[in-house]
Amino acid sequence: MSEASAPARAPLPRPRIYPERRWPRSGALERTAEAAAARFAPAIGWLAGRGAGGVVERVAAHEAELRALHDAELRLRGRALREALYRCRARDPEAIAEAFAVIREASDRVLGMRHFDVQLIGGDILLCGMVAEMDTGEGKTLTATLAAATAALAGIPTHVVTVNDYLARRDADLMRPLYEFLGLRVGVVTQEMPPEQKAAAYACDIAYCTNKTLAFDYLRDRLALGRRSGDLRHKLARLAAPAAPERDLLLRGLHFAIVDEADSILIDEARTPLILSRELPSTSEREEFAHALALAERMNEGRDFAIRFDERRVELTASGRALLAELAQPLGSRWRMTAQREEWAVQAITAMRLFHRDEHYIVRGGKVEIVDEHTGRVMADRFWSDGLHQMIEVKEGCAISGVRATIARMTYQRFFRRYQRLAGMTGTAAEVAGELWSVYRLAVARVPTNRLSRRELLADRIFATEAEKWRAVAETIAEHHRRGAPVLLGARSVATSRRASEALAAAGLPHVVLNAAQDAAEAEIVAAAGRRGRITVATNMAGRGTDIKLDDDVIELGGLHVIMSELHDARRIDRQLAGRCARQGQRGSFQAILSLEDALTDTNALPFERYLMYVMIRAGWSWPARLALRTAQRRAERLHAHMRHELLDRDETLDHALAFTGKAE
Ligand SMILES: Nc1ncnc2c1ncn2[C@@H]1O[C@H](COP(=O)(O)OP(=O)(O)OP(=O)(O)O)[C@@H](O)[C@H]1O
Repeated sequence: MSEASAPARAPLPRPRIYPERRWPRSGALERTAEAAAARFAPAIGWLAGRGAGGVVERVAAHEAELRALHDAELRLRGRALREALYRCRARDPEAIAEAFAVIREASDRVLGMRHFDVQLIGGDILLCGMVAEMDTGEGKTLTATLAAATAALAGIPTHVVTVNDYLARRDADLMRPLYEFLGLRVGVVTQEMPPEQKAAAYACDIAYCTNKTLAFDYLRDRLALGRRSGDLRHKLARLAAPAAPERDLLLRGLHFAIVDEADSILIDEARTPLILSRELPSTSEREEFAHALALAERMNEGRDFAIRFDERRVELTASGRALLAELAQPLGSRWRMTAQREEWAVQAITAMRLFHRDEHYIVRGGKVEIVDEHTGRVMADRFWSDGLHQMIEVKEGCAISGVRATIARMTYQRFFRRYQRLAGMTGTAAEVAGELWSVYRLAVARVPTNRLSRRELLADRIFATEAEKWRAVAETIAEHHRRGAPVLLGARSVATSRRASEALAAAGLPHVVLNAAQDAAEAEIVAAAGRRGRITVATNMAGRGTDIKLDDDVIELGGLHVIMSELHDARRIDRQLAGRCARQGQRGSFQAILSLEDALTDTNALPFERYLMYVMIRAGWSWPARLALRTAQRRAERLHAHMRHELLDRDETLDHALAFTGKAE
């Protein structure tokens, strides 16, 4: 091509200030179309996943040449790719393949880990803005580096989102040598950091952070940008002083996010609204709350109020209202206002009947601290809203904290779909593919495993009562323990893990219990669960993302045996627990040992179903019970999907009791 005919290079476009995606509110027609599209979401993902297969050959084409390069030359190759990637916004398959090849080669040299072919497929899926469904243990942390580094080389600020600060730091530290080799800066944002440090970390090419910190920082930025004028005020300020540093903002906009444990963050956590709040000076409601608790003691379930256990809601009946009015007569003037009186009563009944010490919260240092039921983790900065937290403080005889006032509020659903490009990875997404599509426009593509799975799935065992179940669990564990094989017992809640521990102690089995611990210790305990003869009881989400390495002789004993002691509200979570064993083609086995008295049956099976199951089991037939339990699980899944849908719809309203809260800067 002669110089005269060569097209002039277009100047590189200036990046937008604080970009994010606007998500138009859809009308009824669009919603119907969306619902139909959601049905085909798995097919869309499948097709997209097939398309991603080509990346392996394209990357392989660069392999021999890159291998022959010196480190310095390889570095230069990475830098040379920046412009091509910038121009195509990391979308051109050829440019992506070359970048992947460089990253793979660099990783081999600096980390001693060469991305497997299936990880290249996973990386490509992420870069396309989809959810890569990769089995547990397939190396999602390493897979994410392909997409993160390629996007970062293209100049796209990238957020790698994990579930807790410990994992964010660990993953960033593990992968840092690779990113630095490629000339990329990596930052870690943790909750407790001061704003300047956070902004510096977000200013890096790649920032590792948690969903919660990220979403709250975004909320703070929205406040700083001004609620009404949106981007405008900021843009004007930038026009006036383009070189001025973005002083008051933490993030640089929502460009690209790779969400680890995507189903947990995008689906499970989506049931909880995020509320940015500030504590108001302590109120003098202690006395009123104490009255409310005393009144609630005198009211009868059924006659005066009904409890919707599945929705965690209390409703007063007409007779309850009348009784309340009567009982409240001798109390102060505030008790004469019907709405106020009834709100206090409902909160008092809720505090007494629906929230239990050492299950939903613990009392530590004179404070009520919420326990995440799934992980068993104490969430010191979470508060129940609308006076419920204070009601529980009074119930427990703690000092009453100030009521919190909402400053800003949003859901994870609305937050994550504002990303210009969003991607996720998880071992379990197929069951929620429709929802991921309709809420986030995320297709799910399955990545094949690197080695064939050798997980042995043993038939469920179902018992009529909990006591029988724990006996069977202890017997099974004792058998494995005698052989020296390690066992991981998954518990659905902190309370279950306690009962499990009691059963094991009664059988004289030494074990470690993991609940309400902090992240680092949690990861350590879970990581050690593969040692010879080890018995670990853990809430199911605890230590998620932690690799369980098996002792060599343990592999010969059949690997890790995982027992599930209760069905979860979603099949996905059962699968995650099963995924704790037999990782990377190793040996391992999984079995569910259940009872009809488990929490799922309690809230999701009808009384006659429970009775029928009981009769069948006593008659020695367990398959109808198995069927009925799975039906109850489907019911729970549908209920939760409905709740998330409602929450998204009513994002602006304030009628949810449980809220994450963060302090305004
Ligand atoms: N390409 C590779 N070469 C060598 N080792 C690898 C490779 N990819 C991953 N690994 C190793 O495999 C193990 C599992 O990786 P990782 O913990 O990232 O898996 P995961 O998919 O995130 O699992 P989980 O779903 O449980 O979080 C780690 O020890 C990691 O170092």
